Amino acid sequence: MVATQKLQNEEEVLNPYQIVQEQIETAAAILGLDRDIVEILKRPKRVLTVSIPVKMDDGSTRVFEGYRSQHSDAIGPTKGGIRFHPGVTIDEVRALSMWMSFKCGVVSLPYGGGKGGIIVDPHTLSKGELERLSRGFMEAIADIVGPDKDIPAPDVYTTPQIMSWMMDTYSRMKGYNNPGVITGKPLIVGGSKGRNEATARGCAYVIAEAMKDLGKELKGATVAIQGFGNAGRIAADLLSQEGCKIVAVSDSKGAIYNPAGLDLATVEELKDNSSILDYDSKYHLQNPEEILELDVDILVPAALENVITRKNADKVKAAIVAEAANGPTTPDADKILFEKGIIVIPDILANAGGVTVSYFEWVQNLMNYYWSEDEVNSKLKDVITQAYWAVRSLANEHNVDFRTGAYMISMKRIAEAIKTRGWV
Ligand SMILES: NC(=O)C1=CN([C@@H]2O[C@H](COP(=O)(O)OP(=O)(O)OC[C@H]3O[C@@H](n4cnc5c(N)ncnc54)[C@H](O)[C@@H]3O)[C@@H](O)[C@H]2O)C=CC1
Ligand SMILES: O=C(O)CCC(=O)C(=O)O
Repeated sequence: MVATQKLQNEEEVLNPYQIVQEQIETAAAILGLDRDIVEILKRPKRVLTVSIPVKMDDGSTRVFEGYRSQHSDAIGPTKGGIRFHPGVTIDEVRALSMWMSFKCGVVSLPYGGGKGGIIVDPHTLSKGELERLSRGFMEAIADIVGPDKDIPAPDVYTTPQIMSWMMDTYSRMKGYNNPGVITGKPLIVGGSKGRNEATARGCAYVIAEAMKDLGKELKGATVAIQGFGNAGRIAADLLSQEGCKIVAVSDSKGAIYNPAGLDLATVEELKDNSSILDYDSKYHLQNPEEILELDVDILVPAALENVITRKNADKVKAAIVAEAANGPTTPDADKILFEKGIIVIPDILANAGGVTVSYFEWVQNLMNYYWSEDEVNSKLKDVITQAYWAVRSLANEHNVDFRTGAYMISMKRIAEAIKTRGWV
């Protein structure tokens, strides 16, 4: 418990931008990477701040602040989602764009990382206000995005419909149809089969590999999932199809837990029509954060950053933590979990299924030729499974956690591109 004791004496770093810089330094030290390259990697190449005036339904105008961060274009155009959330900050968007670069590196996509965000709670907007905000944001960032420059996608509280409005705005500005500017679109306007499920599917694939790795059966394994949106809810479905027992789920309103297994169909119906908290009240968790500390085989944080910290990491009991969310575990918590022998499948691997199928969507848009769902899923499975074993081997070889192993793979690749381009 040496690391744990040392940690008590220092302030825990919770700023995601500082966290990703720390993660870069950790991997760089093991790789012995040139300082010049590390300094390039530690900051985004460009961050655009925009103000978006939106005519509200009551006739007033509200101005929203948004960001688009582009980390590295050494390997190819930048790629990554757009988040609509009241807690968005410029540092969060910077960090998310950097995690995207390393994510694309782990699964060998020809992209660097980008990310966008608007400070807004979209649930407080009417459909018309949401459409005007989405179109206004695309108009504001149109100069720096494009199929060969930077390709956005969905993230927290953004949807295929929002991607469609943004694609339409960009296409109108250019004067011709431009589906390759954004991914995660509805199928009818150039979306890919399998994209909606891809983040969760990729996560389920790496969980299956990790369980094999531990010599454990997926069938009957117990699972707790924090966040019941695109990533978490579909992960619950897919894992339950594999025979796992989903014992706990939560969303922004609260958490439910039944050690004997939740009735998933009922939970889904309640999520669609009212609230998961309309589930039998004897299964409500008084403190929703306790979902992270339940005695389960697999824990899937699928909501927001910094939920597993120095404060609760020691209480995590799962054998596997599969990070469907970006940035759920702090570096201090990583150290504690590693000491406890818990496998943390890092975000840049565990949720890379989303961007992988976004890449497939972009390729299909550029070819104007579309694949079957089986083709998409089987290509995804190959990519993710290979990435899992590459990360696992490197991590074990260096006796480091999987996150560091994953960063090492990516950073080596980006560093090589930076050198080959002659930037250092
Ligand atoms: N959608 C995608 O393709 C990808 C998403 N991710 C990551 O997955 C995470 C979730 O994103 P999505 O599922 O797309 O968003 P979403 O908007 O579809 O769902 C978010 C879910 O999180 C819940 N939530 C919000 N605050 C919470 C809290 N404090 N405690 C528990 N639950 C809470 C919401 O109620 C909702 O159920 C994010 O970290 C995102 O960056 C990562 C890769 C791809
Ligand atoms: O699909 C994409 O391009 C990126 C999705 C995303 O934002 C993420 O992986 O965090």
